[in-house]
Amino acid sequence: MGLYGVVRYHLAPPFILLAFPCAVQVLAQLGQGEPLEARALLVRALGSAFAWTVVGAWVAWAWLWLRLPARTVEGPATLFGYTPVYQDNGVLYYWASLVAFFTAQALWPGLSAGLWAQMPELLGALNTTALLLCAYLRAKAKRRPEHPADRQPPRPAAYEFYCGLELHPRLLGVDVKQLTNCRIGMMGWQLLIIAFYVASVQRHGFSAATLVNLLLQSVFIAKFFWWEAGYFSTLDITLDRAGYYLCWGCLVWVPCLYTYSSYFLVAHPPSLGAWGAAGAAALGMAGILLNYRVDLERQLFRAAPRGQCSLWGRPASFLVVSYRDAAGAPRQSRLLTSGCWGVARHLNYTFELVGALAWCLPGLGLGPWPFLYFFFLVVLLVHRTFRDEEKCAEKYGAGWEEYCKLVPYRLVPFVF
Ligand SMILES: NC(=O)C1=CN([C@@H]2O[C@H](COP(=O)(O)OP(=O)(O)OC[C@H]3O[C@@H](n4cnc5c(N)ncnc54)[C@H](OP(=O)(O)O)[C@@H]3O)[C@@H](O)[C@H]2O)C=CC1
Ligand SMILES: CC(C)CCC[C@@H](C)[C@H]1CC[C@H]2C3=CC=C4C[C@@H](O)CC[C@]4(C)[C@H]3CC[C@]12C
Repeated sequence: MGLYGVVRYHLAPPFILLAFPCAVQVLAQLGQGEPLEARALLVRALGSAFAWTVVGAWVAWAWLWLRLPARTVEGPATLFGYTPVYQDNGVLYYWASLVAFFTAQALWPGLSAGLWAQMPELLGALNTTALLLCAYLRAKAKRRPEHPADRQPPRPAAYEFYCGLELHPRLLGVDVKQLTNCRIGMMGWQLLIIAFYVASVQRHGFSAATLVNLLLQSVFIAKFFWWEAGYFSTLDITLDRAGYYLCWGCLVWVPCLYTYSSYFLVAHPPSLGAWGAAGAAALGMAGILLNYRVDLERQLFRAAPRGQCSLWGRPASFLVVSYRDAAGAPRQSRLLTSGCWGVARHLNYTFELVGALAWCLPGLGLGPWPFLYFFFLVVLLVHRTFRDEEKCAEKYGAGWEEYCKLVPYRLVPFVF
């Protein structure tokens, strides 16, 4: 095993497992403009009665919505022959959660300010919940794997804990990834930024920049629920396993880092004026809609019989590529070479970054903190580009190489 292997399997996972939960507590404390004090950090990380009540109610609400009778939708079949089934009530769940939140806010006017003030406690409670869930998922995968054909080669324990072992585990009758990623993480992001907006208006009064910060993210999140079925074909679901990276990430990292620009603006009101806010809104809407457009083109293309669909007013062009499933049987797939997927291989990531930068812009002039999410996303998406391409090269071999020749740029045409 070379140096890369030692870092990847032995050094990076324990570091991330220890450093990220600490980073979350530090960020929450700093975002409130509070000095860092070891004892306070530790005590607040244990949670509070309020924080545990919120987390308990939130998890129960999300779980309940996945247990309600609803239309179902199938995800892509795995190479080991399993087709996951998901509840297709994301849009209804999104609106119902908003109504429930605003009702709770009307009944308890201090709710939003309380959520902001107790964010370190909330993250502490989420952290404990997420770590327990990851430990349970690992133990379950070792003792009672749901799909024995999906066995992973044994790796160091911290690496297994970090990456997860099972692709589609279920818990209490629901799909774990749909619960943690879509229903708790994404909706938690939405509700927290609304709470932070309300807390900010209660403190400083109305600001166009703060409103733009909220609205852009809300459009992005609402779009996610509109497209939830499409999410089931992404890397998170088809490649990444249910472990710390995804489950802890969606239960703790998303509520902390993805909401951070809004969280930060509560203690540090923005100085961006109305015209600046309007510019950020226009840039952000363009980024979000174009990101959606790229994802939609692939979804329409993959759903069309034999890839026969029209893109940009012309019949889509594509490559027919071959691969083998887990049983070694030959299969075929198609890679789009026209529309957005003919411009760059990951144009959806590029537009995602534009949208994210735009909603961080209201924090301009307040230092790097409001841009933390954007910086993280650059690293995540560049790394993800390489991970995805490694997966595709392995899966399609020469077919992928041919596609890369036809579409030579990854994120930005003529640059990268
Ligand atoms: N805010 C955030 O934290 C993040 C947001 N995202 C967003 O999530 C969405 C999904 O992203 P993600 O799952 O990473 O990846 P993509 O949606 O880009 O999907 C990549 C997969 O698409 C297939 N594919 C690749 N090239 C083509 C082609 N030319 N034609 C047809 N299919 C192709 C391959 O899968 P196959 O095996 O099926 O061929 C490949 O593995 C995007 O909008 C992205 O911006 C993603 C990551 C983080
Ligand atoms: C080091 C780790 C703790 C990092 C954890 C990262 C995860 C929380 C995120 C990794 C990929 C992210 C997502 C992928 C695709 C998405 C679709 C988009 O439309 C909405 C956002 C998201 C669901 C996003 C959510 C966070 C990740 C799972």
